[in-house]
Amino acid sequence: MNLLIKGGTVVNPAKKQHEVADVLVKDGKIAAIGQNLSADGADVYDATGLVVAPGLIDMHTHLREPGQEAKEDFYSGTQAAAAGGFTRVATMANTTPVVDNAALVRGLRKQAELTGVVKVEFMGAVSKGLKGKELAEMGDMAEAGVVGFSDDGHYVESAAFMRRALEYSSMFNKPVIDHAEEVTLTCEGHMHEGFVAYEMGVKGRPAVAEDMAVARDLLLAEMTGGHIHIAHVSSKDTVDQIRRAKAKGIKVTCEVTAQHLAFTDEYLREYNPAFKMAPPIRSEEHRQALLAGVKDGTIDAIITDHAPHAEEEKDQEFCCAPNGFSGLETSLAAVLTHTYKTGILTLDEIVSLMSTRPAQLLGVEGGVLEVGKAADITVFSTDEAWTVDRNRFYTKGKTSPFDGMTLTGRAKLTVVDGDVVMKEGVVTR
Ligand SMILES: NC(=O)N[C@@H](CC(=O)O)C(=O)O
Repeated sequence: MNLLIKGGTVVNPAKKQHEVADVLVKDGKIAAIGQNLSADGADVYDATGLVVAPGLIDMHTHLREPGQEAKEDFYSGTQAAAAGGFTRVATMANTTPVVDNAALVRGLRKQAELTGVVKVEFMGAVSKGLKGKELAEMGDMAEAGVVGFSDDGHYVESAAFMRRALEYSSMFNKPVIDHAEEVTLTCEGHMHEGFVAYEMGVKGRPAVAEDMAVARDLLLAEMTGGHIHIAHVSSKDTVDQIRRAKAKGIKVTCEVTAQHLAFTDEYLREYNPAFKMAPPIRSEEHRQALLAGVKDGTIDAIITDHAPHAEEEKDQEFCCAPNGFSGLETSLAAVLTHTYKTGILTLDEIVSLMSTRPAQLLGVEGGVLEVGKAADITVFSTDEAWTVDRNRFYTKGKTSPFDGMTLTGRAKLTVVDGDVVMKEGVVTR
């Protein structure tokens, strides 16, 4: 079925294009982008007043398959992705078993192709079992198609081990995605260490735990020439360090979550476990530094860190609840609400941070609307106000700090290889 997306504002930063135009999709590919296009028999989607962008790409998500399907599986997780406007997601290796060998990568890729609603990429673990002792099958996994290596959820504690990981990964031209939290400083904490945590009587995780971990790994990246990608940056000093490291020519990139751009630790005062995550939401000073980092290009990508948990796990007393929540269905809206509506980021910057740069960092197709390329497209509104209702989520993990909040902006149409997989909030697969 061919598709004509008519009258939307095409925001296509990779081509420096920002104009009202039609997009014609034929046989799964983009056939034309231009004025007054028509096509006999094509389905027509009226995108007047909406943004037409290259499909959003989330480079940091947890689909929980294999082994934790009570939290999420490829089907439910990619339905959530489609609902949120994502056409491709990269899923992390902290599953059961851990994705640390090529046989598993090959099997999971097949499974995700069968049951996934959007495209799925895989991160391979850095260490076997995420234990930080023996290198995982990095070379074999690279051959099997992983897009990067990460022990996400765990900091690689041994500097010597991280050195080796950076050396090996550079042989395959893939980044090491670094969950940078020095564990001896974070292991007993449940939120950002600061004034709010003191008042609440909750043990904190200081920002310096991240800063220290990042400092070590920037030095190792410089020494080895490997590509370090700092996951979910949350602290001011980390942003400053990465800015300086980039200026120095160190091969470093980084990402921030939508929730770290939206919230501060003031939101935790009611001990709501929905706001509990790793790294923690920090104070306004840190949030402002993150916003400055996305604005000046220090931060390369905005991610969801979609980390679904079963209801009975998350719905516990604050200090017992696990870290993380489901972000795929709210991230675009949160970013539009807290950066576009507030005049901080332009639409071109947002599309670049949520599509173009992630495609480049993962080394995958996408991030651009171009004739002849796969028709992965996201159409979204920048001004539709809606109230988040967790009961309407496609993800199995219903916990969200955005639940009940009114956000402005929303994905309206998600197209993968020319197929409409979500229309007006309804996933069609
Ligand atoms: N980001 C989170 O808060 N949670 C992640 C793991 C992690 O990165 O700690 C998860 O897998 O649940």
